Parts: sequence; C-alpha cells; structure tokens
Amino acid sequence: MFSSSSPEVYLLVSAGLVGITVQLFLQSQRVSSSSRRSARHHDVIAKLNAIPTVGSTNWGGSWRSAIKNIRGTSGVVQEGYNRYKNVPFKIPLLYNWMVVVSGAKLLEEVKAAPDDQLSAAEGTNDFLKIAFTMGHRVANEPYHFVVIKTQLNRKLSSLCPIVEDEISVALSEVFSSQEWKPVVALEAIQKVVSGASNRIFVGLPLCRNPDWLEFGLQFAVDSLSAARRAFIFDDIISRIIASLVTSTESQVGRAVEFLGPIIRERQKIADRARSGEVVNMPDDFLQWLIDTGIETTEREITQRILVMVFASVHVTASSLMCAVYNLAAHPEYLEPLREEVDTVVRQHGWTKAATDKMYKIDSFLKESLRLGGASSLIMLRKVLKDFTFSDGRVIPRGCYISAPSCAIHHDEEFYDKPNAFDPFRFVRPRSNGKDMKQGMVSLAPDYLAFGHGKHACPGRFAAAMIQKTILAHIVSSYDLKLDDDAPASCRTVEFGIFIAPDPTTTVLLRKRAT
Ligand code: HEM
Repeated sequence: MFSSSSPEVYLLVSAGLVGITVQLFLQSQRVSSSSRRSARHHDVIAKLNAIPTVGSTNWGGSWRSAIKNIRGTSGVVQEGYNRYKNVPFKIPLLYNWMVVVSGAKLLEEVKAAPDDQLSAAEGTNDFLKIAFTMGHRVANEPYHFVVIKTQLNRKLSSLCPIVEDEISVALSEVFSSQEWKPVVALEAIQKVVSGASNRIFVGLPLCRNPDWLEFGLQFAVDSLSAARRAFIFDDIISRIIASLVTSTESQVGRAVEFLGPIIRERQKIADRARSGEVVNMPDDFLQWLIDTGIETTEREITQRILVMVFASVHVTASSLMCAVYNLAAHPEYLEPLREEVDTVVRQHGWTKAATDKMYKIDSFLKESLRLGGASSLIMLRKVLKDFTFSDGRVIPRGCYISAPSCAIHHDEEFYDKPNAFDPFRFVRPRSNGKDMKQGMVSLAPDYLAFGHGKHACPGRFAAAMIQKTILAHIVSSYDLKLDDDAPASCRTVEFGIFIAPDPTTTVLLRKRAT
C-alpha cells in the first residue's frame, strides 16, 4: 500500500519521466512522419479543447497536474464536479486524459454505449493491468463473468447456510476475547471474508487451509499493489514495471501446488460419473469452471480461481471493514441492529431469506459503501471510437471516461446531509419494507458503488450476502467501540483513482456482554 509521500511514488515518477521522454520522442517521430496522422492529431486536440479541464491546460502544467494526480484523484475530481456538474470535464493522466461524466442523462448515454465504442474491459484492463498481473487469457476471455452470473448468483440460497457455517468458524478464530481487545480490523475481516469466499470458490477442506488463505490474500494484495504501480504508465512502460514488480508466473505455480491435486481428483470423479457410476459432484466455483470445459489445464483453471480471489476478497473486506469501523464509532446502533438480526434469524434461521429481510443491516452497509468506496472514479471505459454525447460534445478515441462516484455520493442534491453518517437512511423510504430499489445491490446514477449498467459488478449479490452475514454475526455476538483518541471516521489511503482503508486501523472488540 502506498502513502501519498512514499519514496516509492517518487521512484515510480522518475521511472515514468524517463518513459515519457522516450514515448514523446517516438510519438513526435510518428506525428511528423505522416500528414494524415497529423491531421488526426489536430482533430483530437480540437475535440479535447472543447472539454473543460480541471487544472492547468498548458503542456508543462498538465504534466505537473498528472503527476499530482498519481497521489490521489479524489480532490481534483471533487473540484471538477463542483465546477462542471452534469457537464463532461477532463483531468490529465500521464499519457492520456480522463473525461469525467456526471448527471443521470449523460451516465445513461455511457451505460447505453456499445462495447466496441466504450469498452469496460479495456478500461479495467488499462487501470488494473489485468493482462500483466493475471495473464492475457484472463484479460481477453473473461468467461468467469458468465460463471458468476449463471451459477454463483443462481445458487446463493443454497450457498448461504454453508457460507454462514464458514463465517462463524472464522469469526470465532479472529475475535475470541471476553475482555476489550484491540484488533487490527482489515487483517481480521480479510481472514473472515477470505474463508467465506473460498468456501464458495474451492470448498472444503482447502477453504480452511491457513496456508492457502494466506497465499490468496497475499496474491490479491500483491496484484493490486503491482497494478497501482503500473497503472500510471502506458502499456510499454507498464509491461517493464509489471515484470519488475510482479511474479505472476511463480505465484500461479505456487497456487497449482494447492489446487492441482484437487483438480486431478475432480477430473477422476467426472470420469467415474461419465462411466455411469453415481457420484456426488462437488458444487463450487472450481467445479463450475471445470464443467464449462473452456480451460482444461491445471494452470489455466488455477489462474481463474486466483482472479476470483483478487476480484472479490479485497474489495469485499475493505468496504466491510469501513462498516465495522462505523459501528465501533457509533455503538448506539448496535441495539436496533441486534433486534433486527435476532428477529429474522429466529423466524428464518441463518438463510438467504433471513439476510434478504435484514433491511437495517443492508442500509448500514450501503451507507458505509456510499461514504467509503474503493475508487474515486467508477464505470471506467476506454473510448475505442469517438463518442458523441447528446449535447454534441465529442470524446476522442483513446481517452478514458468514468463517473465521479465519491463526488456524487456526497452531493446534497441526492443525499440529505451528505457528509453525515446516517446508517438507516435507506430504510426510511422502504415504507412497506419491500422497496428493493433501496437495497445495497440496487444500481442508480446517484449510487455507483457497484457501477452502473451491463458492466455493473456481477459479484455484488454474493458480496452482499457475505457482508450481511458477517455483520449480522458481529452484531449479535460482539460489543464494539473505538479508542478514545480514534478519528470519528475510518482513515483511508489513496493512490491515483484507488482508495483503501488504512490497514493499521484498530477497533476494540469483546464477546457480547449481555
Ligand atoms: C463490496 C464488494 C464489491 C464491490 C464494491 C465491487 C465493485 C465493483 C465495481 C465498481 C465494478 C465495476 C463496475 C463498472 O465498471 O460499472 C465491479 C466489477 C466486477 N466485479 Fe465487483 N465488487 C465487489 C465484490 C465482488 C465480488 C464478491 C465478485 C466476485 C464474486 C466481484 C466480481 C466482479 C467482476 C467479475 C467485475 C467485472 C464486471 C464487468 O466488467 O462486466 N466483485 N465490481
């Protein structure tokens, strides 16, 4: 994780400046060698000039702004939103421009654009450097998205009780003290989320193997950290940086040591089933991947499981940690939450039907996501063909488009007292308790935690089930508070567009006293 003053930032910036010089030289050669390219260049400049810029517009100034943006973009995005709400504006990146779009009408237009014009895959790939950190097959053939939608999301009801089982085991390992005890919140929550997610991904007994869980968490942290280092550069430089700071090949090799024997065993079971024997087929993500038959080698299947761990564990744990911190900061909400959890679990047991009825828990998590969030910009799209908004503004090919999620989530046009933590604000509009549009997984142009449109997070239903079950368990089994000198809201660290809770944050916990 980076701090904004990290020497690593300066090192990377220096490396980047060398890269930029080389890149500019190559670009100048390209532009001068072709008058057609030069005409295109002028056309692009004219289109870009029509989009207001936040920060300096001259050459040197925009480089300085771009370097400043490496440390964090939330400030500049908020400034742009204050000045140009509902109008596209741009901020400089080292090699490119990010066009920030707000307002329901324009966001609908982004949402409706075809993938070959505004590409979510290429936007995410450029910012998370998936091809370099996870491999080209994962970046270019994301069939695991389909497995999430067709298998995982349909089986959440049957998965819920086994995930709950995993959560109660993991929670009793990380939080066991009868007395008040400081706990490093992110580390503890990551262990619990990792146990629950791996129960879905690889099943028992691997989901309880501490070496596998630790390996998976470290893989997710390393990949994100490598992506953060590489994202500021274009493909040529990031390929070099990624090769210096990632060891994907050796990490996949290590993961195969855990998963290889299981995959071989699963293949034997499938052979027995094919020969007519009645067998109990495992029902987890690993099996669903194998069943597609799209990838067959141990390495390929293992890499898919790793990408699932990467996509799910870190962000689910980080946002849940913010909610746990908010609960420790406001222990007065424990009682109403306990009352709700006790009532629905008495009626429905620890089932999906119960989590679906935990409206206050849901609202508490949604409010924490609104105020927290993993990124200052969401709905990242790369412009593959010039894109024209209905107001006539053209976003040229090659730029990025995104939505200012944090700024929108703090806008008083959409939220009453937007900076206040109001954990039950989404319960109140559910007059009959059934307005699903208020739920944490609902999508709207003024609530972008999971994105918007056809590329919105497909894993949000599983994330919500896991987060609600963990928070409900914490509420019903533990007391929480903060140290007297702790800040009222969770500290975060920022790098570029990414925001994460401070990993050193502690909360005080003990087993429920009454
Ligand atoms: C609280 C936890 C989570 C948050 C806040 C979150 C947020 C997001 C966001 C903002 C996007 C981009 C949406 C867009 O571009 O419009 C996304 C995409 C994605 N998420 Fe999540 N996510 C979470 C958990 C998960 C989990 C648990 C999984 C897997 C089970 C998952 C799998 C994915 C995948 C595969 C995509 C790419 C979708 C696409 O490009 O079509 N996420 N997520």
